[in-house]
Amino acid sequence: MESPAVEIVDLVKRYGGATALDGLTLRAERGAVTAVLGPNGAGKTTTVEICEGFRTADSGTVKVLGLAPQRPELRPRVGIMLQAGGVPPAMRCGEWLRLVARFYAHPLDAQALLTRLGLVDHARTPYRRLSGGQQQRLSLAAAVIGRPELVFLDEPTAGLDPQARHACWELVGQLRAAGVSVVLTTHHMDEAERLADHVVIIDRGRVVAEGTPASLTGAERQLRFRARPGLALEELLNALPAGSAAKESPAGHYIIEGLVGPELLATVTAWCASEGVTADDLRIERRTLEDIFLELTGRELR
Ligand SMILES: Nc1ncnc2c1ncn2[C@@H]1O[C@H](COP(=O)(O)OP(=O)(O)OP(=O)(O)O)[C@@H](O)[C@H]1O
Repeated sequence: MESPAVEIVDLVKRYGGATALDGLTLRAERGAVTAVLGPNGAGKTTTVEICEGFRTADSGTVKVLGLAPQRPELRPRVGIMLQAGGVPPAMRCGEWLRLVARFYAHPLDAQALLTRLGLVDHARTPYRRLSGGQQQRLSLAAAVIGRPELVFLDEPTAGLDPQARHACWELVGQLRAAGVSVVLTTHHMDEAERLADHVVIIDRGRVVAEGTPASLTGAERQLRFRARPGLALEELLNALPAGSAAKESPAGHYIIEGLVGPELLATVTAWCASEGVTADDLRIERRTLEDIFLELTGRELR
């Protein structure tokens, strides 16, 4: 049987006295996009860098395409998007990509990739003169030019403008359609919802939830609206069917959970009328991945 793209079991990593990974177990299937989410400091980069062979774990096992991460046979089979750096500052963008392509037996066409990532007009620009977002797109191009079987993308769209973000999403979609396995980290829940087949939420070095975006958000719906902050929700709660919940988060944004149907809607709008407010942007929707993420990982800053 074919091994998973990535298989991590009981991974522990300590930096001095601090535990960054605390028994993390994770599996990324072949041909799928796996998104690893987590608050700052949760251990995402540490996990990805151990898989890439850049860091070593204290205990636990990691297999990448069935092999230990340091195995040299993995180099041509795995694409890694490095954070800015690693490119000689004076090297021109196109020149660099063509140089990287030479390390692979059947690379993609560098010019076509530059065009796809909106870098073709910068092909002759020295690396140091590229903007941060352009440098990042070049890293993405370098990660995929060798037609890898598996690509690691650590926050691929951080700091990209909306156009570049969409170009990146399209590229990930094309990789997936071509059967490439993708493991990415992100802070953008919409990105994970849109791209990922499998989402893994980690917190304090452990997996706290995983599944498809739909299985994580569930079928439950909620009613949301905006109104003046500080409305007295107790009265509304008394009028709602048992098992309903109502909260204001953040100020002026109201969320009602429970059996969302005509009766609940009528109760909420009647209560708004009694409070003398209009419910702005009233809508019924499923809980988002962001709701689940905040529920699981809390609201305090790390
Ligand atoms: N080289 C290092 N030396 C010491 N501590 C480190 C080192 N690298 C990471 N850490 C610590 O390990 C923990 C996990 O860090 P990591 O970079 O893996 O988190 P992350 O989930 O990628 O965070 P972010 O979302 O902020 O990028 C953090 O507490 C961090 O401070």
